[in-house]
Amino acid sequence: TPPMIGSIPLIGCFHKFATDPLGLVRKSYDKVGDAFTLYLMGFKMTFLIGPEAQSVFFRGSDEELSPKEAYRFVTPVFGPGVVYDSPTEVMYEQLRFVKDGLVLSQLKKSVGIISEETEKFFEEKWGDSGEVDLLAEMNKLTILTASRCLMGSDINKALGQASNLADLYHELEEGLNPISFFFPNLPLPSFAKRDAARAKVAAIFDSIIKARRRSTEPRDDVLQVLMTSKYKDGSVLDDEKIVGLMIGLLFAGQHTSSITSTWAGFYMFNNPEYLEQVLKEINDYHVEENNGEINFDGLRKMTRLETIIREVLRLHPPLIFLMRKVMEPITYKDFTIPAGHLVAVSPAVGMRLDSVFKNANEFNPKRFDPENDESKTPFSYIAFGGGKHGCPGENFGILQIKTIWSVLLQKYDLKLGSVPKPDYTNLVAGPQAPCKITYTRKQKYFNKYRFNPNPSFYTN
Ligand code: HEM
Repeated sequence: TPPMIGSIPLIGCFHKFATDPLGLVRKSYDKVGDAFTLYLMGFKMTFLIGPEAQSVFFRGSDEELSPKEAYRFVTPVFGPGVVYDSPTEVMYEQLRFVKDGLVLSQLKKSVGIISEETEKFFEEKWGDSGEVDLLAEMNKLTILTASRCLMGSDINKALGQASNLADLYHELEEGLNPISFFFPNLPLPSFAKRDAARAKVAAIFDSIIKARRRSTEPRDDVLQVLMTSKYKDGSVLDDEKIVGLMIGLLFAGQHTSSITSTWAGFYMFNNPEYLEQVLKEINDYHVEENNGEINFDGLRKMTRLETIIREVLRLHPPLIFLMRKVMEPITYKDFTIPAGHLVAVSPAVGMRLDSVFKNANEFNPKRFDPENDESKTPFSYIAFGGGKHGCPGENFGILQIKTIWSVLLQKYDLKLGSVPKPDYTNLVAGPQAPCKITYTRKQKYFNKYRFNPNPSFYTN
């Protein structure tokens, strides 16, 4: 078996893991190599770090390495019988429905919706100038854009009478923390809030589905794909499962995207040479070619913004640990990892190895330029996971972040402070709050590419 870290009886290294999980994983890697086991309050969690070890994780079959068994703790949020809480074949089929809903044709339609919602958001909430917490704003905005892409305008009508979806999602998220991974049903206030928030969100989504079943209006969004998808035996998803999948999809996509948007802003504004390139892309592909209108082809051409997003995700992947439960013993090098262990990869540690990415702690979007792409080694770039459970929302997430920044940079001059420190207390890791920024509406709606060579113009 791989070397074991944590010698205190019963507790192992749980206390270190709870306070500085990434520090512990990185130190263990430096000390004992690319495979090791952390002993955590009775759980044995074997980490595989670096592309070669990570490939074992991503290439393993679900029968050997089960995501279902590792991710059961999300069931209080997603609901019973949804994805990881369903039999394997059913899980595959549900994931297929999700992938069908996120195909390219669906994405193309999303761009108009996202830019419209984004414009409206800033118009209504920001005004001419002010100070805001960028992360909080990105959270509110992404839940609007993502929920509209998934459920069409029905969500706006339903939210007219309901409480704030972003707040409810925040309570759901607070109920998914490192403790919930080990003990998801302890009688904690955060878990009670999580359950109450889930019931409210489910009621909103359920009312949308019921109203849609009564209506004859043609629909064309992810919800419609789920409502009309059929299992191989010809049966359809019941409303409870559709609600669960919608909650799960929004959950998977919302915080990951809003956190990444926030990091992208801080890195761009602290590295003005990259900001300049993005402003030029906005000018060339949206302003000059399309009169300011943001469309799918223009976004696709924004390769510098894309490499910035990928680099930000390399430095700060929102999912810092991906896990499976070992069902049948697997081998790696001279080690056997026995059934019963949890096995994990850490995008946050694995993508910061100098042996994989040159000067791995440096922000350098150029490392993804085609001529010197450092992410070619299989399973080296794992911000979106990989293999059969790789993220089906990758393109959607990137498109959403690109659209938001294309609108924001056209409309406002911003000032951001230095890059915040990461906060690893939640399962989805983001920048430490608050992420204050100031903004002033541009005099003219970005009618000409403009860059100020003085770096202090962009930072507080
Ligand atoms: C920046 C944005 C995003 C990041 C960094 C991200 C990251 C990830 C990662 C690392 C995984 C793999 C988990 C594992 O192997 O255990 C994953 C899976 C998944 N993601 Fe994303 N994601 C993002 C956006 C989205 C969006 C927008 C959606 C949907 C609208 C989405 C839906 C999913 C789903 C359904 C899975 C499970 C796939 C499976 O188990 O087969 N994600 N994501």
